[in-house]
Amino acid sequence: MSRPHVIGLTGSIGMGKSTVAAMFEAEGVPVFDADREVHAMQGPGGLLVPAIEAAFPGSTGPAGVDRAMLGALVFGDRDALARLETIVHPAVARAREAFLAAHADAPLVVFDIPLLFEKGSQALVDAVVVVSAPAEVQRDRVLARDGMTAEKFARILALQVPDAEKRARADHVIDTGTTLEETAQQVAALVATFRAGLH
Ligand SMILES: CC(C)(COP(=O)(O)OP(=O)(O)OC[C@H]1O[C@@H](n2cnc3c(N)ncnc32)[C@H](O)[C@@H]1O)[C@@H](O)C(=O)NCCC(=O)NCCS
Ligand SMILES: Nc1ncnc2c1ncn2[C@@H]1O[C@H](COP(=O)(O)OP(=O)(O)OP(=O)(O)O)[C@@H](O)[C@H]1O
Repeated sequence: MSRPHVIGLTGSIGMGKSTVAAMFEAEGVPVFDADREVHAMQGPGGLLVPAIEAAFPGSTGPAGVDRAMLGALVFGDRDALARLETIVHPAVARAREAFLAAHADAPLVVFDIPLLFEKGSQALVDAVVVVSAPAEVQRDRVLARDGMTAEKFARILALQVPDAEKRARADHVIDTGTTLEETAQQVAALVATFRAGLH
């Protein structure tokens, strides 16, 4: 039985993963978005809300998980983050399996996995694409977000494999430090390469 060629898309905070994932989708490539799954499972009535409430009392309400509150609890505390990951990651893995089964006939799919290198998930994919931009661009983007502070940014960066290492370990790097049009052209060229089987 054939199975799709799986591209793993990853990159550090604010490097443009979601934006580039949307560009793959615009090229007609189905994308599994791990973050979107987590949002849905943590949202109102979400599958993971009871387990998260049990582990982190007071962190959920009628709107599901209060992500700002939970982030404040876990981003500075590795043990707490590990407890949260134990709840979240198996559910994400099941959703990813279901996605793959639903797209078994597609020639090419993308797994958007923010923590691909951090969690050693390379074996899930056939090729790794890293989105990357200069550190100042990354910082400016992240600090412009609502609710973000320099301290929170520093804590999250400390939890992630450095960008230079991600670039070195990538099969392909997409530069997002340039215009959206140029990045979209890079994505289109890469998709053409994968479709031609030249990767
Ligand atoms: C703690 C939560 C609720 C905070 O949500 P919030 O909306 O404030 O932040 P967001 O999810 O946008 O993450 C901000 C940045 O932190 C990174 N990040 C998130 N979780 C982790 C983690 N476990 N380890 C390292 N970096 C992480 C993200 O990739 C992103 O770059 C949320 O990040 C979460 O549930 N994380 C645990 C699940 C997880 O590992 N998700 C990421 C991969 S699917
Ligand atoms: N050339 C480019 N490529 C990608 N994003 C760009 C580019 N130029 C500007 N941006 C902007 O940078 C931001 C990147 O944010 P995005 O949510 O895609 O990052 P992310 O890597 O998914 O973040 P996180 O890991 O924090 O979830 C967006 O606001 C996007 O419009």
